[in-house]
Amino acid sequence: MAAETTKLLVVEDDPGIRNQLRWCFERYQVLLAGDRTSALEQVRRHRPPLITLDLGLPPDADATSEGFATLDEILALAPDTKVVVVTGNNDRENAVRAVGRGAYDFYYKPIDPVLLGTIINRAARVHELEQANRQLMRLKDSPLDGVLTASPQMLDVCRTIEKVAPSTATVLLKGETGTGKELLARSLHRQSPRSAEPFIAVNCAAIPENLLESELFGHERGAFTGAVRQTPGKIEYANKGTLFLDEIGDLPLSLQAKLLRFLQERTIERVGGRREITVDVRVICATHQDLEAKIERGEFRSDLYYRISEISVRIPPLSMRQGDVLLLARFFIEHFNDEHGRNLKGFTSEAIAAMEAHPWPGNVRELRNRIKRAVIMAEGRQITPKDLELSDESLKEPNFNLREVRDRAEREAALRALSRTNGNVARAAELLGVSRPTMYDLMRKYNL
Ligand SMILES: Nc1ncnc2c1ncn2[C@@H]1O[C@H](COP(=O)(O)OP(=O)(O)OP(=O)(O)O)[C@@H](O)[C@H]1O
Repeated sequence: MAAETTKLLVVEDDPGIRNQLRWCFERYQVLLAGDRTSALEQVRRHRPPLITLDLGLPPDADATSEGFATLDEILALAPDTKVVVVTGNNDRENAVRAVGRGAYDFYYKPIDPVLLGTIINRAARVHELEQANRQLMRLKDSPLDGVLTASPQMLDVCRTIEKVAPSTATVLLKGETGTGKELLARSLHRQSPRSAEPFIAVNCAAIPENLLESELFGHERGAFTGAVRQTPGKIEYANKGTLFLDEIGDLPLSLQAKLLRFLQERTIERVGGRREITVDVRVICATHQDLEAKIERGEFRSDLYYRISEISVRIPPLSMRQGDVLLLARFFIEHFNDEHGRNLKGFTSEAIAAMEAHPWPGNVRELRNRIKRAVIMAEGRQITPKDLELSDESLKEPNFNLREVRDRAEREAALRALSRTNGNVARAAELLGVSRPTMYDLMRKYNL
């Protein structure tokens, strides 16, 4: 059902009726307007999904032309809005005309708050369902199963993954933590001709250096103290399938040479072994680090970099994916409702504003975790900013500090330029009209 804070705009020139209506819709956040100009201003500013519109508006309060003009302009501006027109006693002709022009429903004066309330509640429900449906339709465009997105940049990423899946090319997925690199690697594997074979993931940052070699390449019996049995490594386990090397930037230099040899020759030697073992493995790597900067610092081999990045895909951060925060948030609510036997009905509008304002440094993983917590902890029917442990934006004073406002705008523009140019610093600098060193300064300043 509709939220306590769903916005309802009442367009009515009679102050008495306006006040009466304000108090009968307690469950909505009621906005008021007395004429066409102020009504359109409210629509532009607040995008209310629900509107009651008196057709008799000034300067033509006894006729309906101003009311109809207002209806037309509202629907041109926000076609999804559910407008309930309020007409004079039994003015059936104008009521039908209004519905014909796109109003959701009509209601005759004098006003009965219970009856009008029922119509508004029904309109709210229809609006909510239409929104959900629209999102589902957009989701159908996502070419990869399990990857939810409606943002054009991410849909591009999905299409690239889909295109490279049938080949044997080594793919490097670049993106901040929690952006879905492993999820995409698994989808790539599922779409590839190797889908019936194993997908083996190794996190190069999570395994101590001295164990990583034997983890990847395996070892012979007696190769080192404690090597009581011959043990194949993860590369051998991935034979005929896909090996996913997460956090490849953390691979120690000594192992980089050995991995390069494997990628060039497609053979491995176990630790302590002499025999060359041929393996047929498709490799996908992922990193959140700037490997080119690591190469410059001598921490990553450039020859290995070129080997692993036959195809390089940059995954945009969540904050740059238009519309995805709410889309994923709604999906996670349903998911965790099922998992925890709860029945939360969406978010309050404050929660939506808070999610939209949050920068999501932990990307989709952070969003998922916050919603999981909220679903478990929420006491009301809807999730609030407090449940998400986010600050309530509506309580905040608007930020007038010019430096902060400028910084935020600068960060957003730089991010957008990088995302638009797929991470190409020179082209991003060109787009922004700054030099390359300035672009690097910006990236350092905002940790991009
Ligand atoms: N587009 C998406 N749709 C649905 N779930 C997603 C999406 N992207 C990420 N997730 C979920 O978010 C979580 C984090 O994703 P994943 O582990 O793939 O990120 P990652 O980039 O590999 O992170 P890290 O760099 O920290 O290893 C997972 O639970 C994953 O299922």
